[in-house]
Amino acid sequence: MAAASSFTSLKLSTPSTTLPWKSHHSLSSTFGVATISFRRQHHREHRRFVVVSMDAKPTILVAEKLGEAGLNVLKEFANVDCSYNLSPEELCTKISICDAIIVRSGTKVNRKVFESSGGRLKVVGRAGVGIDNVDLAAATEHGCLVVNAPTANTVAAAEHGIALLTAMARNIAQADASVKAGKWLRNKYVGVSLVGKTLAVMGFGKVGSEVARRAKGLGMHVIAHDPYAPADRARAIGVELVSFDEAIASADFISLHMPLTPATSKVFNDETFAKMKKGARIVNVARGGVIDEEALVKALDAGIVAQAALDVFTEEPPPKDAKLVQHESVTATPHLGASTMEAQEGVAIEIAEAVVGALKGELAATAVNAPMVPAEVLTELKPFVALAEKLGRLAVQLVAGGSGVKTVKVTYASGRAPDDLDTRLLRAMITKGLIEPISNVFVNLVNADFTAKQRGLRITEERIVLNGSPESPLEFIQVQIANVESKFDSAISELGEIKVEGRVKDGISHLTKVGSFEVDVSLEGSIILCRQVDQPGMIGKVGSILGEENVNVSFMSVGRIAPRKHAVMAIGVDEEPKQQSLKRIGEIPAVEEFVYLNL
Ligand SMILES: NC(=O)C1=CN([C@@H]2O[C@H](COP(=O)(O)OP(=O)(O)OC[C@H]3O[C@@H](n4cnc5c(N)ncnc54)[C@H](O)[C@@H]3O)[C@@H](O)[C@H]2O)C=CC1
Ligand SMILES: O=C(O)C(=O)COP(=O)(O)O
Repeated sequence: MAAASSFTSLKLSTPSTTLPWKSHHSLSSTFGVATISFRRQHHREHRRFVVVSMDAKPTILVAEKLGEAGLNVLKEFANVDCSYNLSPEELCTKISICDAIIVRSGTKVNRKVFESSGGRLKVVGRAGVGIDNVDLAAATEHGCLVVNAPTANTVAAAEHGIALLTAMARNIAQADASVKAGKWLRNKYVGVSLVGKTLAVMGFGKVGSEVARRAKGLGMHVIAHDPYAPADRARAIGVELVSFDEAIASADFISLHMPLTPATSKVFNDETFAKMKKGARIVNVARGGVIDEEALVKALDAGIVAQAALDVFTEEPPPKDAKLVQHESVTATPHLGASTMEAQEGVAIEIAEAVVGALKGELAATAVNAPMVPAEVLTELKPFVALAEKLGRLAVQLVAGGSGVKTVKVTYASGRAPDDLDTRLLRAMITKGLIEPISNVFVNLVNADFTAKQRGLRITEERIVLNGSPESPLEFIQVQIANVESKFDSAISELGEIKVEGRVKDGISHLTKVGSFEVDVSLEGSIILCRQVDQPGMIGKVGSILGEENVNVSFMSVGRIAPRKHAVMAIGVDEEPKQQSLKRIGEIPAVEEFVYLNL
């Protein structure tokens, strides 16, 4: 008889009272949920757990000025700490007591901030579009969701772009300064006309397309460059999409509206300025970093670029004596693109709702570093999300040793068309189930793929397409771990892999297959799997050992190959049996092996 040793030595994470956000509540830790309800089969009751912190309310740090309407939304749900102008050191100190932070473009949320948070920070809200001031890789590694407010300041930024374009063309800022200095220089400030001129919009997204629309109203010929924008969207407003080189070579005015990314960093440099039409004029309301500022000064001095109107700079605020800012041909504003009353009110509400939603566990529509799953899909998948995590937990606990898991195959059986099933959530939860029991790493939807990759865990996904179009999105999920030994030999399938399969019945996760044995046990509490010689009285024997210790059996199921041959008994228990009782189960003569698995 090969009695498998109990798996409890793996220090499974049990429901914790001190770090509840890292506990066993699958959906909560996936999305950073504040509360979660679940149903127990026996009581059919809804229980709610507060899982954000021991304090009933989470704490949100607002690190830059936010509109009043947004603050009110936050205050209804959380303790709100408005601390503006924190030094990087002060921010790192404060962050350890915050569940979320809201910033604009002036705060660097870098790796140090995430490290200093000690795991408490769950959401970064960017009250605006550009997230280049947030270290997304570090956020993801720390399982921290980043959300932004991408729509409320679009028009404001576009209007500022047009304001700079027209002000630059007519030397408004320079002329204004000279009049205030007592001068009257009508010849010096002769401008250029916009009508009939070509404007190249670089980055045809939300702001870029609004700028294009407005520029057409000014009688300009508008072209655009954007490698990812659909041509028909551009055509619909009478704009032709062209290559980068064509755009800069033919434009009289160039307006920048792309994000700052490694690909766009200093994309306007000596080489590209040299390709521009002589005397081109540049507007930048995007990010300072897309321009090599030294190269722009040179291009202005050489007359390659006649004028520039800049709202954004590589370093903000730029040094007082920055040549670029001081240049006669430059009009500068202090990053005012989003700064209208209307935009700030809208942005504040948009980001406050996104952050509160994320803390409540709703999937944020504006998540930057997590897949966006529509609410209706999420509702449908919810029971399978719970099943996925449990199958992951069970599968890894069946591995002898635990940490040698490298290759996992997940099979989804569904009557739906393959592209009708979004498996990202399920994969994330299986990953969570596989990793959390054997490590102290916290896995959620944000960091699941990253964490798996970092641990050398390869998860492949496969679909079994069943006939028909059932109401349920999934029939069953199988998790198979290859190239490992098992603590429970019967969990090894014909293909030599540890295999567990589960289904959702009445909204509850069920284990329906272990190795080649069909079982049926609801996945609540914990389970004992026993392989025995199929004979009468076995259920009674095991049941009475557990009964003596007052361990409540919630479910029992026997799967056998053939009558009186081998059978696998799956026993659901509400309490963890003592080692002594497990030993006694193992000593029942007909029991060939057994394993205790914690869910
Ligand atoms: N100055 C300010 O206060 C404000 C600045 N912004 C900035 O404006 C920029 C645009 O914002 P949205 O239009 O809301 O963003 P968006 O995401 O809607 O548009 C950006 C567009 O740039 C395109 N793009 C990406 N890489 C590109 C490349 N290499 N070349 C050309 N196009 C590329 C994308 O395909 C996308 O269509 C962002 O940098 C944002 O941070 C936005 C609001 C206010
Ligand atoms: O939304 C953006 O990308 C902006 O640049 C606006 O930045 P701000 O929130 O005004 O600091």
